[in-house]
Amino acid sequence: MTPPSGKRPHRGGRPGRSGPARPAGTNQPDRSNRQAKPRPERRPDPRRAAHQLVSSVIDEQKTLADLLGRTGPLGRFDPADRARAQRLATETLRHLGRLDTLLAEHLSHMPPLPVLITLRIATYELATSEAAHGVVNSAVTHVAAMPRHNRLKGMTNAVLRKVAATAPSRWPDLPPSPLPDWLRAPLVMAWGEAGVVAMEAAHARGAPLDLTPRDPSAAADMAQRLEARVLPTGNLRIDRPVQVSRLEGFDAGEWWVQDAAAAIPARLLGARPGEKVLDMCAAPGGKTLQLAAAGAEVTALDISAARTERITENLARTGLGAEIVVADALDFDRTGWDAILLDAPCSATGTIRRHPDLPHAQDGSRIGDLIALQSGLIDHALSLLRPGGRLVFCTCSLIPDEGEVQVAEALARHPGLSTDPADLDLPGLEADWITQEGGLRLRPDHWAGLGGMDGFYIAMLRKPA
Ligand SMILES: C[S@@+](CC[C@H](N)C(=O)[O-])C[C@H]1O[C@@H](n2cnc3c(N)ncnc32)[C@H](O)[C@@H]1O
Repeated sequence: MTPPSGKRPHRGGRPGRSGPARPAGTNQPDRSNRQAKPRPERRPDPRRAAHQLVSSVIDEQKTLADLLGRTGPLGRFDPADRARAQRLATETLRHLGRLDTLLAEHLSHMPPLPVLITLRIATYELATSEAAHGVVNSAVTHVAAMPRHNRLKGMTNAVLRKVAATAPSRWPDLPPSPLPDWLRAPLVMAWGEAGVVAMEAAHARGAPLDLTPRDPSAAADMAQRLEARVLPTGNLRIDRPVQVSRLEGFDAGEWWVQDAAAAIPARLLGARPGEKVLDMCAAPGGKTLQLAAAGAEVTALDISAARTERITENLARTGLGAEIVVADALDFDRTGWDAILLDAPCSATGTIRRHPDLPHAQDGSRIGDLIALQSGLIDHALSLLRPGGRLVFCTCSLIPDEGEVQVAEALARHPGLSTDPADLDLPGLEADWITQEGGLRLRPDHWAGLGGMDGFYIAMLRKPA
């Protein structure tokens, strides 16, 4: 059988809300402890929390970022359990296809989604060498506590014992999980089957930690202190797991976390000291920090008040300055900017290495609206630029309609608007990343030997003087 990747094959029983265990086979409320003393609160269980997270992504199309706030299911967890639950959910979603391959060999029927998710999480743990006994027992106990599905606890036990015997040896050779069809089909059209397979392999490998130094000339010294590598673009890369806030230089604001690809748009813009620069969709502010560090007079604008708080925090930590405006960019009417950076809202499909939940929390239905918003933002940004000004448009998307096509159409709509290949002659940028209309296509499978990069599309547009 082919297990679902899978939307709502089950009936009833909200995933992850199985509640306290009742004796199997009864729907009567348990009145036996009516007079009993209040039970001590049970320690939150990271596996149950991971189940709740995965269910909410697959079944309710919520992103892990939405779910990981203080009021989310990990709110009561200590940092270690929180990290474990988050890792289990993230890695289960990253490897869904591989896990389903292992499970399919032992399942004759499609289990209901809550049980399938328990099986997937346990299979991930078994495949990556957790103690089999504890994993299987915990999964069986979890299924036994699902009022509608507890009859499947025997099946859960049998399947996972078989999985435990083979999964660790098979795991390294299983092909990467395929992207869901809604995304895979357009990407195969754009980049070919081999290109998409290479991207899927990059998604399976995950992402290292990249930092942007506040002072680019200090990169080599900082790399030595942080045991990091300096990348061809000047970012630092750390391959081991670390706690970011404990790294040297965090409190002093010597650097900020930013994928190497995400750091390229502000470099391309090349803000000069004293220039008036608008960062048009700015939060949480990685690019605002780069522009401010270059000495520009920066206005950071974003529609989200909550997200702009992150810009304020980041500016305070790094000791950099920018004006912050909370507004819809389409209503913002201050003109005369020397340069504008437009990091437009998009499908974020270039960041799947870091956010493997994204393809499962979407179905592509919002992309049409995003494309319309992006082209409206490009036109509005051009109307705010001074004659001769520069606009960098970028999206962290792998879909050409959110990148190459946007810029080709903007060039057609605005006579005199141009791209210049000389603008792309920067350290670390490779000639075959340059696109026909004069932008840059970055993909997760680029720099494969260095640990990859996020997918991005970036173009610098010059307004006629
Ligand atoms: C890709 S994120 C920006 C990331 C940011 N540039 C950085 O480097 O940290 C896109 C941002 O656009 C904002 N946004 C969406 N629609 C907007 C609009 N109409 N006007 C202004 N900001 C908008 C979102 O709140 C989100 O913070």
